[in-house]
Amino acid sequence: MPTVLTDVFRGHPIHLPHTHQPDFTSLSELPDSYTWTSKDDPLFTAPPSPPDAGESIPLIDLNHPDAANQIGRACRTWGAFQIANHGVPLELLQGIEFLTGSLFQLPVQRKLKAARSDTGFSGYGVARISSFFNKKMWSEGFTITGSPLNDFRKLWPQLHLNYCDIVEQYEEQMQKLASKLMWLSLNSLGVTEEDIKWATVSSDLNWAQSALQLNHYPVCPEPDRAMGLAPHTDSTLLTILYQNNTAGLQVFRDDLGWVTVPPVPGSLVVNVGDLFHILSNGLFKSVIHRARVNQTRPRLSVAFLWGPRSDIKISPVPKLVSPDESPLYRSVTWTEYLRTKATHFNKALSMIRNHREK
Ligand SMILES: C=C1C[C@]23C[C@H]1CC[C@H]2[C@@]12CCC[C@@](C)(C(=O)O1)[C@H]2[C@@H]3C(=O)O
Ligand SMILES: O=C(O)CCC(=O)C(=O)O
Ligand SMILES: [Fe+2]
Repeated sequence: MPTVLTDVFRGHPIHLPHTHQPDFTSLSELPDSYTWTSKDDPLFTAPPSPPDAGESIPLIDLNHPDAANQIGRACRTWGAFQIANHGVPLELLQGIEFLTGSLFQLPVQRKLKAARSDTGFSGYGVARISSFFNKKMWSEGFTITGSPLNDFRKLWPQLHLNYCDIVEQYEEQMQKLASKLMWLSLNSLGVTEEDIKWATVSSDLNWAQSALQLNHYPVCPEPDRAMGLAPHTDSTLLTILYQNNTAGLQVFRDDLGWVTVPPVPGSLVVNVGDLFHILSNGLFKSVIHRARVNQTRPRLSVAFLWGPRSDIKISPVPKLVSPDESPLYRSVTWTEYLRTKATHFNKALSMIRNHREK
């Protein structure tokens, strides 16, 4: 039996106290434990890209005949892009935003009934990467994998079935979209179905699995000194992110610094994750991103984290490795990678890198 995401962290307990969250709504000043400086995160004070530079990740129309090349270029230069005309019904985006809003509006005691356990994957809590930072993040999250029925019943004794239905429909749409995006970007590199046996388009997506991460960034009295979600790359093939109409997501580019990804109503943000970076032998960048917070408007986001089933080994596509070199990375399953990341965080990629003998 392949491992499922639910079991990934069974042998890797992390204790993240959820019970000492501040009452976000009543604070007028930022407590020291939430005040970030460059000592807490070396990129904290990296220069923001000048707003007038006007450069951000591209917005790509999926109906455009050249969409595949545009996506390929965005994966190489940014590791992220936004998409319009993606085919996901607007009502479904509104539905998942409504669900996320109502979840985080519940009283804290109710949310804690579905708290993520130390060895668990799903449930309510602070971001997993919190353990790698000294300061706390100004956010709360809820992770879903598999059926949310048990958790949702605790949160909403009456309405849980409606909400389960929304999650199911949302995941179904995201699955289809993610696989389409993966193939568009691979095709732009000349990689076709014959090159990746486990991931054929015609297979029923049985080779993939996913999680949903709901995020809430409450209004913050001193947003410039706080951090919503610290810089990280996603441990996925691709992540599809829905953000409400409050800005906060930023992506990092060595040459530009932090670049804000403006919310475009109805569009979705796509991030290249570490596994896609590995699969593309380093050609696609897994993008470093973070979320900042806001003084007047609460922010919500929903990340669809997408990867291969746990028995599938990901390694660089041979076609993308030049004949006189070894592949940049050795092969890993998603489970192995998530566990490496849970222990080594941003060193995880370098730990599976092949060292060139020469
Ligand atoms: C499938 C995944 C991917 C995880 C771990 C696990 C479940 C939750 C995901 C996130 C979501 C929030 C940011 C992140 C960095 C975090 O702390 O939890 C993500 C992490 C990763 O992409 O590494
Ligand atoms: O809230 C955001 O915009 C980013 C969320 C994110 O990066 C994640 O959930 O992995
Ligand atoms: Fe992320």
